[in-house]
Amino acid sequence: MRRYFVGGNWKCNNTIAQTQSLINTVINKLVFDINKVEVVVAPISLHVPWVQANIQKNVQVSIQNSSSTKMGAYTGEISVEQVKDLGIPWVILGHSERRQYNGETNEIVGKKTRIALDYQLNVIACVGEKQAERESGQTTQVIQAQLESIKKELTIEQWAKVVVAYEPVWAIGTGQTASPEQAQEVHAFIRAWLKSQIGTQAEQATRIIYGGSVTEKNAADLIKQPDVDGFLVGGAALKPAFADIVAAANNSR
Ligand SMILES: O=C(CO)COP(=O)(O)O
Repeated sequence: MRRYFVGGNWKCNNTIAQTQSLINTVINKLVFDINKVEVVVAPISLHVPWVQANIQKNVQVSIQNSSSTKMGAYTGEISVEQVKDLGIPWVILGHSERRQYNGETNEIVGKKTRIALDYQLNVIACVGEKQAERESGQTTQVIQAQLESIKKELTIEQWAKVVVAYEPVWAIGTGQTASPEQAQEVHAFIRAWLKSQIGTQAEQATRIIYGGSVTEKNAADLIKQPDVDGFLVGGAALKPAFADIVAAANNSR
């Protein structure tokens, strides 16, 4: 049985005082069974050392992006050696906001994924279609191309450290959640792709999580879908609602 995965992507939100308050009032009060649910939070990089030092032991920390290069003359970047060096176990890569505002192409996301895995980090790899792509019937093609550029860079064994996050761009921050059926349809497509392109082991073990306007109200229905293995939560991860979302996963089976 796959362990559920619930990630809180805090994006570029929170002063340090707000991060401290979120940790103290919500994250450190989360109660869940670590054999059933893996919980990861992703603050801005500047806050990560404080969060690592102050977070409860059952919650892991992620950064929101890392470089496609090793350490060197790359002003403003954070390289995977530095992430590894601080003992940060996870990195989110290919988020649609990075693709949209920072020009990250499928190829760049593939390269970043490989270098992160070469340094034994765990990767939350984000894929998802835009509204217009869905409307023109291109959802699966878009996702397939995003997955293929990651596949090109990885060995079969490296997939064991990848969580795939399906985040339809039209659902992010809009309040327009994918319905459980819409989410399941794409998750099942991704799982079938894993089986045919990577192998049965990856098909069975890879967590495929959903992101896009997940709240305490829709989490329980989404998690009932057979191929929804958890969530990547944005807005609701900054609030007490995150505890209800973790509870929805924890109570689901
Ligand atoms: O982008 C997301 C998580 O990475 C989802 O954001 P929202 O939950 O705010 O829609």
